[in-house]
Amino acid sequence: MKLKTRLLPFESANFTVILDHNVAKKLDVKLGDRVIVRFNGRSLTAIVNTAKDFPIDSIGIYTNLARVLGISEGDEVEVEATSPPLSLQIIRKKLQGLKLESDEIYLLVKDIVEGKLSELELAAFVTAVHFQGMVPSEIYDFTISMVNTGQTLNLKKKPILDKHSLGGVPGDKTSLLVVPIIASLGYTIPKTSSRAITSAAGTADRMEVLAPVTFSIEEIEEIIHKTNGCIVWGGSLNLAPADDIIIRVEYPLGIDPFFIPSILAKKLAVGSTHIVLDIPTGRGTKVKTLEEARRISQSFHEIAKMLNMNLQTVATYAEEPIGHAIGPALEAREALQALKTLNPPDLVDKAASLAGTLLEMVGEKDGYEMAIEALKSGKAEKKLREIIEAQGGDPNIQPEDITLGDKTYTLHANDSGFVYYIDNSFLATLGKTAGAPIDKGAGVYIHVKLGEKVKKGQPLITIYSSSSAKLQLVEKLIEENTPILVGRTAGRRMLLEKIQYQPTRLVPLER
Ligand SMILES: O=P(O)(O)OC[C@H]1O[C@H](OP(=O)(O)O)[C@H](O)[C@@H]1O
Ligand SMILES: Nc1ccnc(=O)[nH]1
Repeated sequence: MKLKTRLLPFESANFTVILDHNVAKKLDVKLGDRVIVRFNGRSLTAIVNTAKDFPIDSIGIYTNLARVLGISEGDEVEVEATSPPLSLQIIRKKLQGLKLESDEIYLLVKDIVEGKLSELELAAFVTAVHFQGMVPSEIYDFTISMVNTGQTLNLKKKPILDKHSLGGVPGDKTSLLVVPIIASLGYTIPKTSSRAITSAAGTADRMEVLAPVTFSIEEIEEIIHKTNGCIVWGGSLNLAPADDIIIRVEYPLGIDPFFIPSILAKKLAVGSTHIVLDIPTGRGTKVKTLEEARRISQSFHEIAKMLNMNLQTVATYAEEPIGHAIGPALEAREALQALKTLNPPDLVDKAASLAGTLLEMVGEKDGYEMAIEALKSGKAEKKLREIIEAQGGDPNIQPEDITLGDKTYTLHANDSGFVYYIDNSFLATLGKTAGAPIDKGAGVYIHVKLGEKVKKGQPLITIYSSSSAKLQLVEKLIEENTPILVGRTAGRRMLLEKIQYQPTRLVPLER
């Protein structure tokens, strides 16, 4: 059937079209079925949404579909019903707890990249993997398939250093320091990051406060040629493009069962030769204990060995947020301050430890001291400014130029004493409820760290948002729950809380 296109200003993870009820009936498709859309010798499978009283000579086209097929308003397209993709059967197989074969995984990843699966179907798959897990061969096949369904970066200058975190600890802006430290010492570091998965900001969200993060492969090569490094969004690059589509489904669910393929595929796609992999370990994060961190490290190594990758995993302290700032703008500001002042100390120590580990992997001695020297001398700050400029941002940006949410709420200490508990996961929830990471200025500033002495009435945390309604939701959450506990004595406090039974209360998702 031939239909005229109406461009609709919406994006979706898959390709979506809108048809009038009667047109859908004529095509013999229902809500959620698939159609093939053909235009100018190219075609795509799209998922049908139906509407009442939509013009019967037209088809509503979402922006991402229009972009890929090069469709403009009023173009004529050919539309025809098609059957569900084979990969749906593969999802069913995983739901039954069965192991997937290489060719099945490739087909599934290809269908994900080609937008053939709806978010609902993808969510079922992500949830199945969350509960069923994957065996090493599946993780390996997933990683390879994610790379082979995208483009790759072929940098000539070796070695290629890289750093990646499993994520999960709030406020982890470490990459914004590690990349310039390494690049300032003459090494190549093509850092691609994802956006937030479980937290209030991912590195791509943080960097976007300072400069654009969306580039083509050719543009990335140019940025790296100029500066030795980059900090860009993996999802924009068509490097392992399945990754970002999966992350969009994982984000609202607050789960991350694909972390190994997600991370290793990105590293493989840029040709990294030496990788330091950070496993933040602590309460309220993805990895709660050192034992768990060691187990995850084993799995990473098993896959890295199959891929011939040189990997060093490190477990890092994550019992509380890194630094004080949580949320894209607050974190970008804190990273700039840290490059200038070497404060806060935990952030600087973490960045120097990771950069130092990488430097020693390529044969340098005293990597930690080298990294600290790159910070002290101002070389690392200068390098970040070069990278910001090469990515199209303002190289002279100062911490105080960064705009934060104009609505704030501060929680004060009810009592004097010592901070003995900080709830990582609840702080991430507060940041997200305030609007982060989409609202770049939204987030949480924690005024105190574990073990610090506080006086009654002293501010504990300040929440930023650009929305009063969101801030009210935050206040409500804080009425029901405490993100920071203060006790009268220094050191150990055994009683954390007398927990009230609340029959109607929903238990937050385990992350
Ligand atoms: O905390 P959540 O949102 O789960 O994890 C996602 C974050 O972890 C990784 O950090 P990096 O790129 O090594 O800095 C990802 O790229 C992303 O920025
Ligand atoms: N699943 C992931 C966790 C952390 N970083 C990523 O890029 N992906």
